[in-house]
Amino acid sequence: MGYRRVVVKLGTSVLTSGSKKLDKAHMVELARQMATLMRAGVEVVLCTSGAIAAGREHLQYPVFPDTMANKQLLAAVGQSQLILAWSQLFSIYGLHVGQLLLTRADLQDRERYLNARDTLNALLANNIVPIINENDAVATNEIKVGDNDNLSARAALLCDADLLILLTDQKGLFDADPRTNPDAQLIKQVANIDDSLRLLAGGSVSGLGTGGMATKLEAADIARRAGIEVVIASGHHPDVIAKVADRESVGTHFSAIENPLESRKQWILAGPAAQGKLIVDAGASSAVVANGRSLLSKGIIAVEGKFERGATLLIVDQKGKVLAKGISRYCAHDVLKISGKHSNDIEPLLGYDYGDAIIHRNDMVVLDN
Ligand SMILES: Nc1ncnc2c1ncn2[C@@H]1O[C@H](COP(=O)(O)OP(=O)(O)O)[C@@H](O)[C@H]1O
Ligand SMILES: N[C@@H](CCC(=O)OP(=O)(O)O)C(=O)O
Repeated sequence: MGYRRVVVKLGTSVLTSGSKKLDKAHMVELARQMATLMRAGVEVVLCTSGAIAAGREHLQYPVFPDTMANKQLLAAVGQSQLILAWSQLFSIYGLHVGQLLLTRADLQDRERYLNARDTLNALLANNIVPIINENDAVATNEIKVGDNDNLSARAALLCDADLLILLTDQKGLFDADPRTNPDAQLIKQVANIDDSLRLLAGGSVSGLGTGGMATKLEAADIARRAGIEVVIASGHHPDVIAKVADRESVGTHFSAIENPLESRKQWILAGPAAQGKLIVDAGASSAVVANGRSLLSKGIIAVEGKFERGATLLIVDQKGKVLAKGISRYCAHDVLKISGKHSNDIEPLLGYDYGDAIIHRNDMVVLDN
């Protein structure tokens, strides 16, 4: 069956073709490929990097300190150049574009998340190409998603896509970084993302991109848990977008999991940043992971971070392995107080008792590998 809605993520490495400038000749080719797909009835959302590179180019490579304010300046200048370029390139194919600049705050607040989703759907319903980037000009590290691989996965969840294409400067995921290992082999099919695969994926060393393969794997993990297939491929492979959308074997394909998470759990996984950790013992670990149970106070060994009731937390085993992500029914102070007692012995704290579960299984996403 053909794909219905596709998110295409273009890394800086693709947009600059490895140079210090936007490669407009290649960008027009990518716009042509996306327009062709749209004419075939597939809805396309573009997640574009390249604002900072475009800012540097437009200001003729200014030499100034590598501060947050200067990066934001480059992004502010570059984003307007970037969207201008995309707007002109898509207009060649008779298409309008609409810009959405997002930060993590837009994704972690459920109401803002739903608003962004409505805007995306309205653009798609009117055959306008939504173009997404992080709002780098205002986002500080604390409120950033941080890289466009993760941003594109969240965009794919937001618009209920069925395919996410991550285009980069390599043919896909290799069993070692091909820049430093000439014998590295392309991995064509991935059925499961586990720690051994994560070890193969290195960071970005070109100085152009952010995150390298490590963030692409994080993105693939989020998307496939939501039932979205993912392909990492080269943005310079001829007709790559059409080929991937036609299910030709190009790059690395990640199959979606069979029983995807329901939408609220997708949001727990992809929306809020974790504000703390609950370290749990072996009993709680197997109750949560193997039996899909709620996390009870008696299995908690330690609490990290200051958080309020409703905060998103990571459940971690004693070796530091992340087992699950979920929403706490208690603030940090109360978790500490409760977990110091036997679970049958919970007294209402601060006048409230939200039950025995610190994180209820309905508010939890188990990360099983
Ligand atoms: N196992 C791997 N397979 C392929 N590429 C890898 C791997 N590990 C690290 N990389 C690096 O990831 C880089 C691509 O990511 P990045 O530089 O962030 O580009 P983009 O701008 O497309 O996001 C490649 O240039 C490559 O050097
Ligand atoms: N938002 C930034 C890009 C961040 C990013 O993840 O870059 P890349 O790894 O090239 O996809 C920009 O527009 O410059």
